[in-house]
Amino acid sequence: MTQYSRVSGSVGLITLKNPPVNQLSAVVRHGIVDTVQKALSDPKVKSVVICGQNGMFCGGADIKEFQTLANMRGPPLIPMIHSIEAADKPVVAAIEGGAFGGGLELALGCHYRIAHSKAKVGLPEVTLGLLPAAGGSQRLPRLIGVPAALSLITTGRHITAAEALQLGLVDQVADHNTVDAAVKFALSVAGQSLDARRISNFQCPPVPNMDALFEDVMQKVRTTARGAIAPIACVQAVRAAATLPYTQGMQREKELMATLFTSGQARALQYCFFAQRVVGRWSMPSGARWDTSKGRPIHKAAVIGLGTMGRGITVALAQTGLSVVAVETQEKQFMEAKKAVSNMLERGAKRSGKPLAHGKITYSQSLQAVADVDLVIEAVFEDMGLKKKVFQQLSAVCKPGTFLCTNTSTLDVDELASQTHQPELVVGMHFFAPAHIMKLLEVVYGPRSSPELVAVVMELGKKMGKVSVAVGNCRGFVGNRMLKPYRDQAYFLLEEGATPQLIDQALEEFGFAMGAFKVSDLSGLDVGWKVRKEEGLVQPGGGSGKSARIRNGVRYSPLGDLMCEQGRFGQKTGRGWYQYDKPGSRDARPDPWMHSFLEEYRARHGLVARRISNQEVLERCLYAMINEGFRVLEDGIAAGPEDIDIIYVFGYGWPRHRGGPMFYANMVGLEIVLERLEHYAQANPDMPTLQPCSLLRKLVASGSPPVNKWKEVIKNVRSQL
Ligand SMILES: CCCCCCC/C=C/C(=O)SCCNC(=O)CCNC(=O)[C@H](O)C(C)(C)COP(=O)(O)OP(=O)(O)OC[C@H]1O[C@@H](n2cnc3c(N)ncnc32)[C@H](O)[C@@H]1OP(=O)(O)O
Repeated sequence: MTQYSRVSGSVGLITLKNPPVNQLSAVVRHGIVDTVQKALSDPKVKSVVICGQNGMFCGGADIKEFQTLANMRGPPLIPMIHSIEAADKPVVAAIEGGAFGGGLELALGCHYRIAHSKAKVGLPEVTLGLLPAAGGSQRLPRLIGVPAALSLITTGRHITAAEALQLGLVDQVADHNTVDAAVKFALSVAGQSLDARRISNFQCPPVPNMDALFEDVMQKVRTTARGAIAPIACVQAVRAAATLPYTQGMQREKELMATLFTSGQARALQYCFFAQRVVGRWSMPSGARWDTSKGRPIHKAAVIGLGTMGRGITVALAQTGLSVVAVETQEKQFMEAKKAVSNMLERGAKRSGKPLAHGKITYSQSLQAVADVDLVIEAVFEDMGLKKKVFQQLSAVCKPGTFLCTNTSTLDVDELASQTHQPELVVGMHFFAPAHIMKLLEVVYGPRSSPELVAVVMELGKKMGKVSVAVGNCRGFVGNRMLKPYRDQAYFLLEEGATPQLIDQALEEFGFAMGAFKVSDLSGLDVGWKVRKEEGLVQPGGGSGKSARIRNGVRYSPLGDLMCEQGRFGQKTGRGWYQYDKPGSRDARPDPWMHSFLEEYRARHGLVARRISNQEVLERCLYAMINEGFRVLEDGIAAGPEDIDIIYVFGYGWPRHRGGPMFYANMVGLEIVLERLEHYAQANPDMPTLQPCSLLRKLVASGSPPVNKWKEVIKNVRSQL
């Protein structure tokens, strides 16, 4: 786990060996303590280099050890790092690949740091609900100053070696063999005084108006944290570094970490870390899997339809370095799209510092231009008739073997596949707007989709920087299917006495980026209205009598339809569930009109408004969504709860520190979720989405196992279907 050798005559070389990322598991910590001791007591050794095997310095503490305190045996990190810093021989960290979390804290305990030019460093503990509690919160501000340390520690972002050099975080950047460079460096500094190299002896560089700086940062962090506690603790820890002597600062770091370490938020965030990796190991009901299905390379792709989604997809593809054919048949949209894509690419290049990808895109107004591409993504208007026609044309125009993908958000992927000569080469690629920014990609396979194609698309998603989740085909797939009962409950609560702001506030306090009604205003009320009209659900004027609030035997709220009849489509019209200064503006303000609109509506339907509590808003909206999540699992549409949770965290603004809806249900207690659903279902017999799903009952009957054990129960339920 830790290898020791003497190199170049007088340098003790310690190599961390713990695949996959040389994480600091107990045996590694043991190894470090032993080998450092060995090097320091060997008179032939004049200096020491610490490196990691396989081109990776260290990915930090072993996160798996955090799951149970019982795993936290072995030498603790803090004294281990202190003994390195206190050593009387220079210790140099040779950073290849990356130094993250405890890995960087180990490097900060060394007297010198040399990084490879492609290496990255960071303190991402905050993303795991923690803080850099192996001295990182105290050493980093002393080394690089309070403002830069605050930025790194509160965001957890990884920085390049070049940025680290500029900040003074590393002493040298090597272009070639970093270990060789570190050994050479170690030889050159042997015997030199280390007094000025021990960071814990440093004072933080002074900051003018320090109180104002911390107040300002704390304010910003509170706003962006949306209820997460770790970023706030990170600010408090850095403040301790700036105001207290090192030992007292370390004590403060320890106290703050003690609160975070056992918190539900840390559990949720660490669950998300592993869940994100679980979903990469996809499987299909046929048994096809990520490790047995091989894709083939895509060199040239096409996008059909250059509306908002098509433009974003074009940019996302071009930014991966692919050649892209962008097709739009309507002249006006074609001209606008070319300009918009070009602007988006320029902004992206500026943001990332990478070269412009313009040259990779060719534009065409004819579908014939896609004849030689390897993969097509259709992004035309959400209309089954239109999409079917496009797929028929694509099947005729494209070379055999071309993968055909649709960016539909709800429509039946299998029905589209059946329009083509090779239905096995069709899948859904459900992007989220804006497609070049949003991280989530739902990859929707049908019963005939080939595993090769799923492998290709999952890989392509990864290249585009997306978190791709493979899901089965059903209306709305996973994300939008679960969103429907959530939204429905929000509408029903309006009818029963709530206001849009009351509901949104409850959801935002829970941690959602935006409440249901603000989201509806942003995406446009007319989108759903069009779909409902096509489905024959809309009765002009909202209908009257009992039928007005019932469709196909289940409760229906015509509120959204009535809003649309008044031209209130949301932000785009300057009026929706909220009012806006002007069309397109984003600053939502409560609209007094809504009060009389709802009063008149309730009077017309004989509804008496009652007081709705935040708790009821959360229980009805979230438990209805979670209940649908259990149905999704029961139907085999998602492979496991991790898939659902990652979809919600990355695509729907679900607060990451609550771990996703299914993890949240587990945290609340499945028996409580079941009891509340039973309660609400009894009170609302015309809302079948509140009827507890049988999988939920089964899980409760099985003793409410933790989320990572659900798959066993799900397997049994599915085999009985
Ligand atoms: C009271 C106690 C006091 C203790 C004080 C402790 C203070 C220190 C805390 C920490 O250090 S917390 C950990 C901080 N480090 C991180 O957050 C880094 C996490 N890892 C990553 O960001 C990435 O893995 C990477 C290092 C950038 C590499 O990315 P890459 O894309 O190359 O690989 P992945 O697929 O992400 O990971 C491969 C494999 O490795 C597992 N893994 C990664 N990091 C860790 C880790 N720190 N601990 C345990 N396991 C780790 C990851 O889960 C993957 O495994 P599989 O899931 O595929 O089996």
